[in-house]
Amino acid sequence: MEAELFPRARARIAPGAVHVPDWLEPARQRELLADCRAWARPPAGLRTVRTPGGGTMTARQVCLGWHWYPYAYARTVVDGDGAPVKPFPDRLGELARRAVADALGADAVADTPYDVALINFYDADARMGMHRDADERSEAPVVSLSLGDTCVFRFGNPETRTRPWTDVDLRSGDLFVFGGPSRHAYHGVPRVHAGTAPPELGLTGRLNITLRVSGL
Ligand SMILES: O=C(O)CCC(=O)C(=O)O
Ligand SMILES: [Fe+2]
Repeated sequence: MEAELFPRARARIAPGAVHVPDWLEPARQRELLADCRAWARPPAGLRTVRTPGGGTMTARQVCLGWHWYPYAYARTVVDGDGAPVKPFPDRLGELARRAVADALGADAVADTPYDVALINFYDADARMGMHRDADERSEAPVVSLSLGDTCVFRFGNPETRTRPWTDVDLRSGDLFVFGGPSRHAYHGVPRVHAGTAPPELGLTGRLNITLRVSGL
């Protein structure tokens, strides 16, 4: 990787929302990518998500633990092949707790275990509109890990889909955690920078792994 003139510093983007650059070392990124590739295989594999209005999401998705579809959770892929959702691995729960402790402090770690992973795959043209993660019944912080191409992550406010917001570049290995007063903030991905993934990772496109506590 190119040496940075100025190393990127961790930043508090909003109250309870923290960006930690380079949180996953390259070897961990490669392991997680290999895991994502296995999880993406059918049954209950990578799918195109249809929205109630008749549209489709451009980021393709696979879920672990609970299957998310617009706008609820189920134990089977009710809007796809109908298969049971793959289990949520303990190691992802451990990773989520470590991420929250690092980003927000040990006190912010939820008592209830993390039990949902949504893995989003973005090609160069994929985007995600401004939305809130609102289908969980837990206030536990959301943990987001990025692999591959850099994206622009737009982090807004809990009240409106519009400004004020902050645009943050999320690169391969970056961690973003949002909890507390930012747990219900609007956020989205307006842009992916194609061809910016670290070459040694071997990924064309971007993967985002979001870890949540369902409270279900
Ligand atoms: O891809 C990202 O960084 C955000 C994903 C997201 O907001 C979601 O899955 O709810
Ligand atoms: Fe989200």
